[in-house]
Amino acid sequence: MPTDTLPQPGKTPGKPAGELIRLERVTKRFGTNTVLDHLDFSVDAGKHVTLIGPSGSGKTTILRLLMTLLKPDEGTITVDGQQLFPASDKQVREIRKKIGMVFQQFNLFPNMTVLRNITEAPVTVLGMSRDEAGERARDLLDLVGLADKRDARPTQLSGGQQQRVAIARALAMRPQVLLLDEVTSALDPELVAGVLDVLRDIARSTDITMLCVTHEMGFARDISDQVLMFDSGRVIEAGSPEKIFSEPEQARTREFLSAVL
Ligand SMILES: Nc1ncnc2c1ncn2[C@@H]1O[C@H](COP(=O)(O)OP(=O)(O)OP(=O)(O)O)[C@@H](O)[C@H]1O
Repeated sequence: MPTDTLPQPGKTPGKPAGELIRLERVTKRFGTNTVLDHLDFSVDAGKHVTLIGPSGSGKTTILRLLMTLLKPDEGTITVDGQQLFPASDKQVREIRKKIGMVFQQFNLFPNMTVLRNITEAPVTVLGMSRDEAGERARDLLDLVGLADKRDARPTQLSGGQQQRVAIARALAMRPQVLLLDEVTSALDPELVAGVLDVLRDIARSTDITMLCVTHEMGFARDISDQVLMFDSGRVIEAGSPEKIFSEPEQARTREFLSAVL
């Protein structure tokens, strides 16, 4: 497979890891509900960071802020050195090109083939030629194990296959960061492993930065450089997966893990 059409070059030993995402004192309220409370954290380029924590603790809200689907009430968010709020529409469009997101629901275009689902945004948003976008899409379909499905329609695929197409579609834009929001939560249990294997492979074989919300603790342990434990809108504990899963310091983290592991 020609490496220049892959989403990111293979791991580059010694590549400097600058900061890609920074949240400073970010507060988000919905009415009287303070969901994020002066939240600080950062993600370095090329790192895989996983957010864990109880339901309703604000994990998805962080991803939606980064996608500019929501605005913070206070604080600053920067992506690759550019502030997200305030930013002009043009700046927001530029920042959003750097971010790929995969949601719980696959949201594929039902009337397009798998290949077209993947090539559409590179052609219409990045202005790439159909040939180049098609070549890249075929490489990505190889990567997610669906080379034989390129002419299928989404409805002919299982949920797990549709989610793998959604992952390929996000990577087709060559984002610097991939946001993953509970991407296996809507899948039948027997389809979860295939999707997680694809993501493990992407984490291992590319330089892409990942910020991941998941309830799959085994997966979090496998791919993460850092795990952030959230509670009530704050990071209450952060560390390597070994530390968080084996020697958590906070009683709240221990309580959460004993409920989910
Ligand atoms: N658009 C919205 N309007 C009002 N409240 C919202 C909105 N979006 C989220 N919330 C509330 O914000 C809180 C945090 O939600 P969020 O989805 O970020 O949590 P989470 O940690 O991702 O939870 P889960 O693990 O269940 O997905 C919840 O109390 C939720 O009800």
